Amino acid sequence: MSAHTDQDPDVLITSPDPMHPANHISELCRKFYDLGWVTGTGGGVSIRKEDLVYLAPSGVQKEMMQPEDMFVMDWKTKEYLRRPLNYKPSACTPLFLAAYTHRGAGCCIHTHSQWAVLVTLICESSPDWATRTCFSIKEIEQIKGISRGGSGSDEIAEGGRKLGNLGFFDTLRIPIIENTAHEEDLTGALEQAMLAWPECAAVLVRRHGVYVWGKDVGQAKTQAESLDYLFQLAVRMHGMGLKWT
Ligand SMILES: CSC[C@@H](O)[C@@H](O)C(=O)COP(=O)(O)O
Ligand SMILES: [Zn+2]
Repeated sequence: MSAHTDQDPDVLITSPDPMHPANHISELCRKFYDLGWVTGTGGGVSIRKEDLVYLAPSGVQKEMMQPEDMFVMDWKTKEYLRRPLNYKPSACTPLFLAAYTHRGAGCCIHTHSQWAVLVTLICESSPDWATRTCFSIKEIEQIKGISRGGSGSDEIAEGGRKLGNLGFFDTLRIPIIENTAHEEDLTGALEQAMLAWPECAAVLVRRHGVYVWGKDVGQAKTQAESLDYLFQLAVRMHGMGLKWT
């Protein structure tokens, strides 16, 4: 039995600490809304802290979310320790759990950024299967913001390089899976992509968005920012007739 089951469930989401996951998810969603990442109820964020997984409700205005709207799951038993009445947990839940299971992640971010969607559309038009199913880019400084596998060490080596991260001359590869009618039906393809591409820090979903994870919130957020930068750059390069690989 979980150590948390005898508690008042509201204890799990009540804290004055802005870094408490229930407060942090609400704050991140407001930031991501301003970036166009979680617009019109799409996209979302989940945090796993020790044996607790924090999840937002489904179909709500993500920028209006409050800590008391949060679902809390026991990571080991997968039981909900807190379920707000009148809400269902995010449809992204099994995809967030895949990042925790297969990458040991502590946070997973799903964006509906138009740059992510556009990159998948440009790749879709390629006659070459490898290019159609994987976004790859190299020799752009921002690639160094991405760790191998997404939740790698960000220990700093001499010279300021993050040890677990890609270097300027490495190729960043993000697999692209096809969209499905329902978010949860993406789970199998997302898991397969994570296993087939052990170095990938994210998975793009064609005509939909991207899932990005990190060992903690800071790493997931900075990687989502670096990737969005690279997607935007690639789209702009394409528009100018420049090749991004
Ligand atoms: C604009 S609706 C988008 C949803 O179907 C889904 O893609 C999504 O990202 C958010 O799902 P949700 O269940 O609201 O967390
Ligand atoms: Zn989505």
